[in-house]
Amino acid sequence: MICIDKLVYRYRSANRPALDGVSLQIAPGSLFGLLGPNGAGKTTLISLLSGLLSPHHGSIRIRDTALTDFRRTYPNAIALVPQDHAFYPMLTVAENLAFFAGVQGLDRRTQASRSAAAIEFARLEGVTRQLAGELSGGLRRRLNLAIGLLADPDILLLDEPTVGVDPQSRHFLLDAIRTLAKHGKTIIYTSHYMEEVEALCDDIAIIDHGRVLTHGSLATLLADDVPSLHLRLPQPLPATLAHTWATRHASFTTCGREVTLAPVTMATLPRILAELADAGLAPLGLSLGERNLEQRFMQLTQRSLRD
Ligand SMILES: Nc1ncnc2c1ncn2[C@@H]1O[C@H](COP(=O)(O)OP(=O)(O)OP(=O)(O)O)[C@@H](O)[C@H]1O
Repeated sequence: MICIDKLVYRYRSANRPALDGVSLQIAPGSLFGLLGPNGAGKTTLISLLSGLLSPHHGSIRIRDTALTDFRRTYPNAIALVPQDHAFYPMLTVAENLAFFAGVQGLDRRTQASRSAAAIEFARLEGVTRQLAGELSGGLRRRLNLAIGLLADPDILLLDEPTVGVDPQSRHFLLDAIRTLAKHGKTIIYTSHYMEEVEALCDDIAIIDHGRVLTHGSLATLLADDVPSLHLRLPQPLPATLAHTWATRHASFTTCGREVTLAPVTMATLPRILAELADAGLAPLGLSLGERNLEQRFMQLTQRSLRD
């Protein structure tokens, strides 16, 4: 178990903490999604978990051992695949892997077998002699992941691993991450793409402004306690209708062309649709009693993840 307790971190030049009392428990072998908009604190939390930064308050314990002691005892147990490309662009793919395998302190035979396994896992066979700096965005991400796997870590920290990749590479990376989780690795996956987190992760924390807004299984986060209606409109809701709905419904949020209203039932839906029609609006999309992570985020923050 990874136990994160009341973690606080403030960058020297910042006027507010990047993390402000974050507590989380991450079960071994889970595919844990850390979802939040830009600046929420995801990279800071990942950096603290990898030991790159040290908390100002609070603690991280892994298997009931303080993080610093855990890392000293098992130096290769945690690997970070950072958001930035962490390789030498002027070296080939094979040279990068050989170099990073070399700095793990492994014997030569293990270095060679780990490099070969990482190449095979990330499907880099066809580009081993290519300069890393000349790879496409998707292949660079795959090389980043391959380097992270060289130490055969138990815990893999993936910081926005699909940013800037084509859909095919994204698909490949998501499948590869699922495979790693099936093999028992604990994966902490940060993203601001709620579709990815929803498709991949079985345990999710939503963070914003350095705080955990909610944490639970995907099913728990998506369960609607009160039946709500989600509308996607061709244009923002007129102010008069927004006022009517805000007054009449216990919960009303609007963000751009998306509107969430609760409670709404099959019995009260026709009235709402009639009011929209009177305002000259026909919804482009509508769902009743079902929500996604974006809507959950909107409900918690009154903002869109994409803002
Ligand atoms: N080196 C730094 N110095 C000062 N402030 C920083 C530094 N790095 C990050 N911050 C600030 O800390 C907060 C959290 O940043 P962090 O990078 O952890 O967020 P994030 O959720 O990973 O965002 P993104 O998705 O954009 O990477 C932000 O307000 C950011 O501006």
